[in-house]
Amino acid sequence: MSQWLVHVTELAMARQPNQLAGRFADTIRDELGLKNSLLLVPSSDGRTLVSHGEPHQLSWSVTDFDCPVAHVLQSAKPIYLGSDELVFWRSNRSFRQLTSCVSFMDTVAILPLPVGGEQVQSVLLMIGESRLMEGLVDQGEFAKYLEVFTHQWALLNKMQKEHQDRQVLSESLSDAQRDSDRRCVMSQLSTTLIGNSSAMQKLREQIINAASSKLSVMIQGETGTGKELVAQAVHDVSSRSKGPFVAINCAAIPENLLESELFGYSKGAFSGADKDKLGLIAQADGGTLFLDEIGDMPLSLQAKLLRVLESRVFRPVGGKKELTSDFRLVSATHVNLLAQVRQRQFRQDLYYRLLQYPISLPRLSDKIEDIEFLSHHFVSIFNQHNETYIRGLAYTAIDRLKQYDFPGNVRELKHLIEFACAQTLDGTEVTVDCFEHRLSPSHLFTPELGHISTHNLAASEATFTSGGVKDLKQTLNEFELHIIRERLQLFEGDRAKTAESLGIPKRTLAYKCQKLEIKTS
Ligand SMILES: Nc1ncnc2c1ncn2[C@@H]1O[C@H](COP(=O)(O)OP(=O)(O)OP(=O)(O)O)[C@@H](O)[C@H]1O
Repeated sequence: MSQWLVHVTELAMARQPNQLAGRFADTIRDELGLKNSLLLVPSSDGRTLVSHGEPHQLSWSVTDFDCPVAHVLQSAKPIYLGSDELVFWRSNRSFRQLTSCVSFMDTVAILPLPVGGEQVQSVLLMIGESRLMEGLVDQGEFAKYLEVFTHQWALLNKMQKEHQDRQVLSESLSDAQRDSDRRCVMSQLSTTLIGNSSAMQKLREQIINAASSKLSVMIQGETGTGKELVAQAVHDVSSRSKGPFVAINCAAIPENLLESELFGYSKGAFSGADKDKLGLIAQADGGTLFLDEIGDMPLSLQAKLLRVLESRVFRPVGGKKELTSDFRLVSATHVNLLAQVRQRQFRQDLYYRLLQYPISLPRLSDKIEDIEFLSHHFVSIFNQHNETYIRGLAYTAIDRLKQYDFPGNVRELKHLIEFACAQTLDGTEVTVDCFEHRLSPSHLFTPELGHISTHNLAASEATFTSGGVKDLKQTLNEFELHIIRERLQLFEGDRAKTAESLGIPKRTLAYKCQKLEIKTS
């Protein structure tokens, strides 16, 4: 009998309810020499009794009174069934199968646990020779063993429940923390990416999702829609924000220089390469590489870029050693890249590699409700930069802006507001008169004629002659800047058409845009 003491110690060592139940049922079977011993425990919803200690789990509904265990559970009284009494319990299939081993010398004992308690926690089912069952419950050591088990069972279940509660609590706390972090990033983004339209809200969500992934991000949108701003935002809200943000406009760099700009070069790689130079890919290590106007990347470089993206390994021009760089690629294009893929001007494999997380930016005319926010935002930036106090825009001015379709998108609006603020007396509001003429068609170039409209030419001449030309180079630059801006506006930012209409190669136009700091409009 001292053996029960050993078994009690074993029970005390169990740390999980399942482990405890298995050990308990096995001990009873082995110690008493029974044919079978099962512990039946109510399921978490309390609707079924489920077995422990049986290879094939059995379960009975707690209201299935075709089975004696339901009676024991309800009455909290033990039932002892001899082989002759089992014939009355044959309708329940699994109980019939479980007791099929019972011979005329055996008894099936079904005890509620705790024995003598009113609240049944579990049910013990034993099958064995009748002589082994007789008076078993009254044996002090066995009864004590059952009592210790029931206490331990209650204790471990309570501990497991508390552990689960703590886990749920900590999960909901970290969910709440995540939500609050996300709200915080959203509000941070709404101070740089202005607009409350549903398109802008969706955009901010996409930026956060893209930033928290490791995917390459492709930003598509017309000129002036904010592609560069979005690229910067993806970097700023990502875990790489402390790393570098390295940007390059592929259209603005002559084709032969782009490779060495991106990949760097080794000393002696070509004439003039008098020392090693780190390329932008290497500089972006730990941060973000932004390739603007990716559609202008030559095909030969596209293959090399794909290799870097796949393997993170690259070789500087003329270099012997391969280098590695861990960067996230964000690319942007204002052209339909898929059309370029179809025309075999852009590699399909690279296209899909870049498009892992696509973000499309809407035209300003597709989010008219943002025009007011943006206009006020640009007025306050103007005030900050110029230490003025322009008091916002008159309602009529905002209405007029909402009627215009802004081919140059947000950038055009920004320039228009800057221009209007410069026409506005400090302390007063921007009115329609300040910018109306810049919205009218006569302000634009006439494509058929290919020259500046007379109205505009007059305005330009007035500008250049009124103060007298003091610096020819600067004046010519200003004139060039004026012509390119106007032409880009006419062709709604399409650089290919603009370049063609001005009779210059697209790459020259891109170079001039870069030099004159024209972002188009
Ligand atoms: N939602 C916005 N909130 C505030 N400013 C914006 C927003 N969208 C664009 N801008 C501003 O508009 C101007 C143009 O933006 P950006 O340079 O990012 O456009 P882009 O699409 O990259 O243009 P491009 O294709 O011509 O290079 C910038 O001054 C930018 O700050």
